[in-house]
Amino acid sequence: MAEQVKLISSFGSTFSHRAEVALRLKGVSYELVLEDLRNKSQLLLEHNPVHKKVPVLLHGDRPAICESLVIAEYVDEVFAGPPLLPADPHGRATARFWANFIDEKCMKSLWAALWMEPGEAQRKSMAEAKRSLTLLQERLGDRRFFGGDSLGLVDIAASGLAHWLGVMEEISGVTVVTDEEFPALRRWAKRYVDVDDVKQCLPKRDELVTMFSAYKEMFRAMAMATPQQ
Ligand SMILES: N[C@@H](CCC(=O)N[C@@H](CS)C(=O)NCC(=O)O)C(=O)O
Repeated sequence: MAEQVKLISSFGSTFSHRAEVALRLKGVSYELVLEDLRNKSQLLLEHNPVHKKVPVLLHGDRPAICESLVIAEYVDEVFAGPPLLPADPHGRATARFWANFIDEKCMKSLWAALWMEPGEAQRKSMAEAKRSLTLLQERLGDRRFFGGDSLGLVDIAASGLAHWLGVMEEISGVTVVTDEEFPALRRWAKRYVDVDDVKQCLPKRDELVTMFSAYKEMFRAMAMATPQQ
């Protein structure tokens, strides 16, 4: 009998979406446990005592796996189904590099560009975000997905750009990614959200708008308190 797979997640979390879409792409059955992050459960605290964050993957009675991209790689290695990473070590290393680039460069500068008070620091973050997204767009080239003809680790890492970014742009009133400046990334985003496995675990846009609108001031305070690189 297959071992039980549980994903501790929270509604609207882009990191949780990464883990969930990895499970779906591999065809793994799982139980979704939704956390209220304002009132974290014992289950979450017990299984991710280091960061106390979602997503957390529980597979059978093994110790928990934490961190969205670590979960995606684990799921890829452990379960049958279409590969999320290339087979060769060079391809795997390259995919990990770009997935890390998305978190460390694209997401951090985007967040600052969206949420900092207007001014010199916000302008710098906007320029940095656009530089990073240009590199990412060049990496995509004319392929359908970062993974080639099907979704891979880098597509999963970039999922926040496909569905969440537009919501954040709407709420913050700041637009970063336009059809004119990032045509290939925008086409990729439309393809990403149109994949069946993705659609089945994508939070509804209007529900995200409602939820994140309530956090606007908190996002601004967080962005202003984060030192920019
Ligand atoms: N680097 C982590 C980030 C996870 C993360 O930030 N999760 C958020 C939800 S989107 C969370 O659990 N926040 C709770 C907290 O910060 O206390 C990953 O990739 O999984």
